[in-house]
Amino acid sequence: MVRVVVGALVREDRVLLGHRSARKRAFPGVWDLPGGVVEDGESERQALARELREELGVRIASGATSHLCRVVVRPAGEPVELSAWLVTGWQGTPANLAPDEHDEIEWFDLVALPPLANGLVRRSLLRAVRDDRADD
Ligand SMILES: Nc1nc2c([nH]c(=O)n2[C@H]2C[C@H](O)[C@@H](COP(=O)(O)OP(=O)(O)OP(=O)(O)O)O2)c(=O)[nH]1
Repeated sequence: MVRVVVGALVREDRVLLGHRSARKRAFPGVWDLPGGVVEDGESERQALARELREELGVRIASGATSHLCRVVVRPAGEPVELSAWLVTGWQGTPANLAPDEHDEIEWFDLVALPPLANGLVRRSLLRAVRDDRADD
């Protein structure tokens, strides 16, 4: 099965989303989390680090990821395993380096999150951030 890994960069109650370009086969014009396909021989964390470097130009800080959820989706008939991660530390300022993927990227307040390509990912993200605040 194709495996896709996506990452939610979260800082100061805001999350970075990408707006899927009109050319995408699945979910054109919808907000999503940056990410992409896990390549052969890669771990999920390695794929996440590579995708965020390629798409945003950021380097994930060590120990700054935690897993959010895993879900099987069928955007075009064939099943895809989507795995979402929370990323709370990184080096570099995110820039939209892959305009074919996202026609824009934007920071959103977590309290005003738009619908995402996947509802479970959205709910897991909001729950994780809420639980994290409760720990403070
Ligand atoms: N990147 C990303 N993909 C998502 C999210 N939610 C979700 O269901 N997906 C699905 C859509 C795609 O079927 C698959 C991978 O999307 P992708 O856009 O990164 O990969 P791709 O280039 O092969 O996609 P495509 O052009 O064929 O639509 O995961 C999300 O939040 N981010």
